[in-house]
Amino acid sequence: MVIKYVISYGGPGSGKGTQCANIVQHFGYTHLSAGDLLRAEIKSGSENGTMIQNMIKEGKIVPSEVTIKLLQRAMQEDGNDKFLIDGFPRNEENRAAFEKVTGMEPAFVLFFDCPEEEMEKRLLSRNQGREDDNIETIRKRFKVFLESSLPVINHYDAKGKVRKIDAARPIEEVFESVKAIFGPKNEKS
Ligand SMILES: Nc1ncnc2c1ncn2[C@@H]1O[C@H](COP(=O)(O)OP(=O)(O)O)[C@@H](O)[C@H]1O
Ligand SMILES: Nc1ccn([C@H]2C[C@H](O)[C@@H](COP(=O)(O)OP(=O)(O)O)O2)c(=O)n1
Ligand SMILES: [Mg+2]
Repeated sequence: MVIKYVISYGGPGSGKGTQCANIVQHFGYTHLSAGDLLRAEIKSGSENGTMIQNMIKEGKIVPSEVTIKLLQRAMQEDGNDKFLIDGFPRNEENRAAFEKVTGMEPAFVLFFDCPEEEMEKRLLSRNQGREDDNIETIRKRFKVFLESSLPVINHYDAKGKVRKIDAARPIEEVFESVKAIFGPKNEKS
């Protein structure tokens, strides 16, 4: 089976998870959120749980080997051939390690581009009880995004793989742009 993946990329609160849920409905991809997988790992009481929890609270990026194992396990268990990987890769180390381990590159990268003020507003009203949605951790996450995550987009941009979307608009309008990128031929019948 030939497996294909698309990356959902953007700053914290840009709307990655929201748009991924729509894409799943419309285009039949399996959504894999690296953040959700890491939070599930904390809850499961695994030996890495405390380390992951501390890093997330500090807005830091968990070592690649941990996140990649969770992604690979989820991909194998699911059995779909189309994956939407959300919130990963978040730094160059994530990207290079995943490509090395899987031998695969993404079909394309959706880049949800959104100003910090808007992302901050959304995160502060997200109400999912997340330990990292407080102003102190949010500021740290923005810094990590600029310093560590933006280089990833530059890498994919040089390969012509980035599809940039203005994510500051209402959810439905953003999804119209997303649909135009996936194209009618990929819609579920
Ligand atoms: N286009 C949008 N306009 C307004 N609010 C949005 C939009 N997209 C998402 N949201 C809201 O903002 C918050 C963060 O969205 P989410 O999808 O969790 O972002 P991310 O996964 O990028 O952190 C959620 O409460 C969500 O409902
Ligand atoms: N590739 C990843 C993805 C997330 N994490 C950690 C660090 C991030 O701040 C948290 C939360 O990620 P998540 O994608 O759920 O956050 P947002 O949807 O962008 O708000 O998880 C990570 O260490 N490595
Ligand atoms: Mg998210």
